[in-house]
Amino acid sequence: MLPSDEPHHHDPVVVTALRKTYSSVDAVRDITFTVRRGQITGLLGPNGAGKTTTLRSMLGLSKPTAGTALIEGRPFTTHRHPVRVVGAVLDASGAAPGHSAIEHLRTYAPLAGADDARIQTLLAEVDLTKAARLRVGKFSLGMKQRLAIATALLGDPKILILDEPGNGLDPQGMAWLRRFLRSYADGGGTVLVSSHLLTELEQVVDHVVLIASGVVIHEGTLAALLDSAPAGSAGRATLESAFLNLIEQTETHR
Ligand SMILES: Nc1ncnc2c1ncn2[C@@H]1O[C@H](COP(=O)(O)OP(=O)(O)OP(=O)(O)O)[C@@H](O)[C@H]1O
Repeated sequence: MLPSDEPHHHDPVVVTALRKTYSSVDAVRDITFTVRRGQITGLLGPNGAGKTTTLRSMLGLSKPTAGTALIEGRPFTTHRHPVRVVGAVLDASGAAPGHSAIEHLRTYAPLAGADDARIQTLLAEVDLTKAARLRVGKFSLGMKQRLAIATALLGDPKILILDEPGNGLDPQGMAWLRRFLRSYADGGGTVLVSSHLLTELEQVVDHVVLIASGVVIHEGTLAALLDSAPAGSAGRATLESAFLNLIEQTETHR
């Protein structure tokens, strides 16, 4: 690990030994990772690995059985204005189908302290200016995803947490999402994005947290991971080949 890659107490998100048990089933067993400021971190792993459970615990939507999740130094729910600290999208289909995009944003704006000018800026940022008065029921999945992101950004948070934002997006939607996340991070924002779509995320993440069966099997920069992994069939390591290789190693050492 490079010195600059070591966790610091002032990192925006620090998750330590998180565990969540439902009756007798461990949804997550032992999750520890750090999200760095100004970077895009991918929380990556197969279906059922524990990504959603981890994010819900971090946001106070689910009470962890053990462990802690600190956002800017304290539990998310203890912040005075949580929506100004973190913008989160766990489910992009939350908007009422009868509302237009602008009506939807106006419903949530007071909570976030956003005015109409902020709504217009956000609509432009997520490419929905032209669709602002269209009913959400007529939106494509990509448009719903972009509206959900705009809603999360109403309070101008510096941390963005997205659960599987690539789900159901076409290549164009995916390219838009990557550009958007990169520009948010370049502006000093911090992104945590979960996904099981390793190939789609490989092009945009700086830092990776790989989870499988409720435990972190690797954390580090994407560059270091690809450097250390054996070359795949494409002649070079990919995030997917590195992940499969790590899973194999974890299983043989179990
Ligand atoms: N409320 C619950 N009650 C019982 N088991 C649960 C509950 N929520 C999640 N689990 C289990 O915990 C494990 C982790 O689920 P989780 O949804 O966090 O995974 P995930 O990585 O987000 O997967 P996916 O990509 O499918 O969304 C799964 O085996 C799941 O069945």
